[in-house]
Amino acid sequence: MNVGYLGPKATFTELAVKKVFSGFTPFPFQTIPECMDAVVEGQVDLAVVPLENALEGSVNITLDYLTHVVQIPIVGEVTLPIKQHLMVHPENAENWQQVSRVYSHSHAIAQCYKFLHHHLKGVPFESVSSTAAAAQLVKETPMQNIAAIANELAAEVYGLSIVKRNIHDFDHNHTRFVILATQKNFDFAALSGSTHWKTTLMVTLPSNQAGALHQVLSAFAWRKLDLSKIESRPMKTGIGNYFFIIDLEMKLDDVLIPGAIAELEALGCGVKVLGSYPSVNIGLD
Ligand SMILES: O=C(O)C(=O)Cc1ccccc1
Repeated sequence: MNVGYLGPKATFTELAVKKVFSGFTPFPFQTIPECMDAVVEGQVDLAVVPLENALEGSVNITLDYLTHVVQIPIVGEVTLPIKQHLMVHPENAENWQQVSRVYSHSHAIAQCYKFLHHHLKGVPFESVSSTAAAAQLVKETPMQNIAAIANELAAEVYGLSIVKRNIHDFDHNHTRFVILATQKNFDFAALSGSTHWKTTLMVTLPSNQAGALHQVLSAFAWRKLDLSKIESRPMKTGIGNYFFIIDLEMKLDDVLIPGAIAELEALGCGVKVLGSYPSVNIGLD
């Protein structure tokens, strides 16, 4: 089986792929939408993309592409600890404090904001498509004293020197990656051995109805359905128009979740199940 992921080699997404898909063929893509398109077009069997970071929140491009553009179910989830390191070309290792620019994925830059502010004050940072793309850029540009924020594997793969380790601002830095597949026979529970399931819903509210969100929440509350996330995202149809992404801490059953969905629909809400999937935590500290 082929697994598409946000590349190039040695991204955090590739680390997630390696943890759960040994024996599969990894297939890097430069952007998250390209990964998802590849599943739709059948170029890969699965895609793994980042969805949410504990420090920085949702990866909006993933959420928006999943909700507005492609119709691919979430079939699994992997959560991984994230350790960010500052790295430069070995030729510039002595002078890293004089770097002229720092490159990384926008989420990685945000996760290290305090470090950048205190240790590289005034140095501009620039976001690129992934942390590994930043490491690759630094490798290919030895004549410029520039740095990347990326993981240990990226330093190894691109031959860079780590000059500061663990520069993420908070210890409990984790990212949720989702697995997307159109194939019905893919069984992540069997592959991962996970018994912990989640269900993700997309809910649109009826327009201009006072108390609608309260009613939505009460449909889950009186059934004692445990919500681990609720987030609003713009509908992209005008200011003030939002939909909600809701994560439930259980597998889609025959009674409780369908009952809640029927109640929401009776209130005039639109509800779409984005997936009901096993969830795996790798090496959480
Ligand atoms: O850029 C990467 O390496 C990714 O896989 C995306 C990402 C960026 C920052 C934290 C976690 C995942």
